[in-house]
Amino acid sequence: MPDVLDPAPYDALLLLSFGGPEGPDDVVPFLENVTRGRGIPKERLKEVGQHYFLFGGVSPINAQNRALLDALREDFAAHGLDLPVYWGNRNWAPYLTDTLREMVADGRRRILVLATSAYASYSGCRQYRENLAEALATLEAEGRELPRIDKLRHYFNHPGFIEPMIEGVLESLADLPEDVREGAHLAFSTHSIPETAADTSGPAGQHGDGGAYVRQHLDVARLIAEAVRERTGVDHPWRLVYQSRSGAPHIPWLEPDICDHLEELHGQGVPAVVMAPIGFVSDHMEVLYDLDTEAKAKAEELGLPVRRSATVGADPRFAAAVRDLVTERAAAERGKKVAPCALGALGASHDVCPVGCCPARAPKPAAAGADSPYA
Ligand SMILES: CC1=C(CCC(=O)O)c2cc3nc(cc4[nH]c(cc5[nH]c(cc1n2)c(C)c5CCC(=O)O)c(CCC(=O)O)c4C)C(CCC(=O)O)=C3C
Ligand SMILES: [Fe+2]
Repeated sequence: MPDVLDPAPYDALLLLSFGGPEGPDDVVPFLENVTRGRGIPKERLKEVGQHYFLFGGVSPINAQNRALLDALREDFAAHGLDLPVYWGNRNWAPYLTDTLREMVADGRRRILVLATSAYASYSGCRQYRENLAEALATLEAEGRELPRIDKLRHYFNHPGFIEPMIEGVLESLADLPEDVREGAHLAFSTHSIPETAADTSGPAGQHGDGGAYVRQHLDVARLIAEAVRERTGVDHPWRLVYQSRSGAPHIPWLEPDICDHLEELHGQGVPAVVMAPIGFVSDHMEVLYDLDTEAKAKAEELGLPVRRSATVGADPRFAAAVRDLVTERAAAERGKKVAPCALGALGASHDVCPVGCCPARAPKPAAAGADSPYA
């Protein structure tokens, strides 16, 4: 008999994700949803559309989320955690508002949210909270009773998120030709964001110098690099680099770009590189296009052997980590003392985003935080 885990006061988990097109006809409307009011140049949109068309207009993200849903339900059932799991997206079906309406119709009153972004930032946290507030406003206008919504803390430093990535890097190193393996560099890659967005990421006390966004990624990179050194006996040099820049060229975004970094390493005589996409929870289009297509083409042109390590995806250790995060938060809500599980130098992230966390350029209401206009 598995131990029975107590999800109370929560009565449902909502997997909240980005969403992506499922065929060629979806690509343009999807991009319109993503970029509404974001001021992204037309040229960039055309270019990103081509990335999707190259893959038949299908983003990998929905299949990844379906696999994660299965993994979560399987893990919860195997461990006696009786908590239904729902799925809603910001930019494509199943849309968040529709899922939330369904949850309310099913009688769910206390909802816990798992966002498919592990780190603090406007794009990875607050924007999802704004989407939750918009969905609640819609349900309110429809005269429905509103559920209370909380969001799980950032899980970038949870061992169930880190360990599969360590294993992925070890596998990529092992896959490199033996004569270049020992000298290989590790390039930990994440989504570039505007420097101002990075500097204001996380709670106000963490602003400046790249903010919580850069600090959290550096901690993950260091944790993985140290584990790789312990397990291989080789100290592979590493750096945090960026990819998938958009927006106007005169606005500074986090650098260096992965392709420039590969060029620089090649110029220094580095014999091989493992690209580790630590900023992405699963194989998003940014991983399949910006790394597996574009960066690999650059490496090929340079004659530089590269490998791209696995993302966490639906790894059972990640599903177990989510179970741990849910029961930890539920216990805390019940007023129990809990020791949150986290690796690295930063400690466990806050449960509730404080006022001033990851501010938007144009302030909008955001749910599931200290400044939420909802209960
Ligand atoms: C930090 C971050 C994450 C990680 C956190 C998280 O996972 O949420 C993320 C995820 C994702 N971003 C995605 C797609 C896009 N992001 C765009 C635009 C932007 N992203 C930004 C940041 C991030 N984005 C930013 C600062 C912009 C500029 C415009 C703005 O300020 O809003 C655009 C517009 C075109 C372009 O400019 O590239 C697209 C199509 C997909 C789906 C991929 C798939 O289909 O597999 C996913 C998971
Ligand atoms: Fe994005």
